[in-house]
Amino acid sequence: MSVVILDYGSQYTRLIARRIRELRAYSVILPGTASLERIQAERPQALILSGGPASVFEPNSPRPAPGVLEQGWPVLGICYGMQYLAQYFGGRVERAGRREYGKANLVHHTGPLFAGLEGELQMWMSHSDAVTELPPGWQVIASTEENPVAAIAAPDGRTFGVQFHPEVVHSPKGMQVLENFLELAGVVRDWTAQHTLEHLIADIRAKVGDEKVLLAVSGGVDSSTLALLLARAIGDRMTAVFVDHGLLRLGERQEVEQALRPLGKALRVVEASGQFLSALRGVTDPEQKRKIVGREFIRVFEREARQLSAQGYRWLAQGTLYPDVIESAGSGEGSANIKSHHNVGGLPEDLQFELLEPFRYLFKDEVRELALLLGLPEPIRMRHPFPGPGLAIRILGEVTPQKLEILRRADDIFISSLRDWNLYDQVSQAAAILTPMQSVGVVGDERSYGYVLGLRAVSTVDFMTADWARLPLEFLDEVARKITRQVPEIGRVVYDITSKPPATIEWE
Ligand SMILES: Nc1ncnc2c1ncn2[C@@H]1O[C@H](COP(=O)(O)OP(=O)(O)OP(=O)(O)O)[C@@H](O)[C@H]1O
Ligand SMILES: O=c1[nH]c(=O)c2[nH+]cn([C@@H]3O[C@H](COP(=O)(O)O)[C@@H](O)[C@H]3O)c2[nH]1
Ligand SMILES: NC(=O)CC[C@H](N)C(=O)O
Ligand SMILES: [Mg+2]
Repeated sequence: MSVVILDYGSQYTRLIARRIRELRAYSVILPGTASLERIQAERPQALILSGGPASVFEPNSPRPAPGVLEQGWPVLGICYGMQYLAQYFGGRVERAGRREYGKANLVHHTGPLFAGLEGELQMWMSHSDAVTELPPGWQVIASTEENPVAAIAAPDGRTFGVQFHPEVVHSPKGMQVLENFLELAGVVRDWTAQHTLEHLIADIRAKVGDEKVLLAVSGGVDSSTLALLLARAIGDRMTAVFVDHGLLRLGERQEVEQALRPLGKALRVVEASGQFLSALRGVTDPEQKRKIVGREFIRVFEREARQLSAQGYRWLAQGTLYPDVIESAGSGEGSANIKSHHNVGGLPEDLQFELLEPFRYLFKDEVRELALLLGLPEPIRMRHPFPGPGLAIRILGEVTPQKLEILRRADDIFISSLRDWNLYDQVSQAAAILTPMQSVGVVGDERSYGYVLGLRAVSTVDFMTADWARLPLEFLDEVARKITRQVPEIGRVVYDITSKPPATIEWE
């Protein structure tokens, strides 16, 4: 039983899914053109048609497969989705002069979709097409000043369209609209993290059967949670591989080995720093670095798989999350290529494994909730994320053993100071970045010429957007002093005060 979200390419599709989960219903995102059989397999209780960049009146615009809108399922169309419903059932959509971007107020709204909501409602808009004629029997149930057709309802009382985006935070009462829709659709709302867990376990068992799984584990929260999940689902048919690629932080290998000790014989630690460093030699382009790391990871896993078992392993499990997917192009789901996460866009084309990625549609805070249920120790559960390519994407430009050494010492000072000041848990992620830039200074009356080091700390919930952390000035002062004193190669320390967007969390 599920809410099926048909995706027409909106940037917000993932947010719709997330909101539905927050409303304790189970949801699945499928491509907007998914076949009727594919949708039926999810046993939908309701459909949501997402927004999208196309216009419904263009000849090749994406649309639901034949029969999908004839099954009697309750439907909510959002933006493009609403426009499609209007056109499909006999109304008219045009590129009208009524485009709206950003905040808009519903000056009028009525009916059960808006139950519990009174007065003007702020909703987020992003469209240039508009419904100019309603299908026979349909009604307008909301308007803005600009646009008389901001929401519509079909005569069946279970099919609705909204021109605004109820799923974004800038629509403060949007959740209520979604909740009203789920109620009207009669969607069962008993979905909890425990259900997600059971669902994931059943899914893993069904997919994997009695085959074996190689798990890429990094000691981060995602892959460690996945290790516990796989242990529950398939027991000793899982082998976890932790790669020391020479791009880890100071003491990290020992820390991770210690944390993953409960996996016992199921854990393999592979030393591969020579392999990664020589593959990265002379490379300065961030995308190229990411792809090299992605490829070398896979080469290590292939080698391990061959050594561990004559028949090899069919499945490679990774702790991939939705933000990794959405930012990597070529995944079929990413809107634009922001950066190729090593585990998604950085995978080599000749990949022999089938991927098992149970968290592919989840956000980090949701994985942390699962981690709690699975009993993952608190320090790992609340650990800051550390990217798979590690220090390779925190050394801007070429990665050399000498630069790795410098960055490791500086990063260790920053992170351990955060812990000493009890600030570690107050920021979501922190990193030191070694720039290729050198600057002039004066030490003990002598001229110095050292690297510029960037410090970055952010607060975020889902890592899709982030704000720079307002760390105390006294703290930053202490860290800068310590770093320049203890790491003489660094001549200058700067603090990054850019949010995401327009920047990203990592610098490469
Ligand atoms: N050193 C490593 N050895 C083996 N696999 C790794 C390593 N680093 C990353 N991976 C794989 O790549 C995936 C994505 O890395 P990512 O850093 O996003 O997740 P994570 O390390 O599990 O969690 P976190 O984001 O909290 O660091 C991991 O879940 C893991 O499957
Ligand atoms: O495993 C990973 N492989 C990668 O290639 C990668 N790139 C970014 N990140 C992490 O993703 C989150 C968002 O980062 P950005 O704002 O830099 O895109 C942050 O938590 C980043 O640390 C990665 N993790
Ligand atoms: N965000 C959307 O779904 C936009 C729908 C359509 N492309 C429009 O411009 O109106
Ligand atoms: Mg990690």
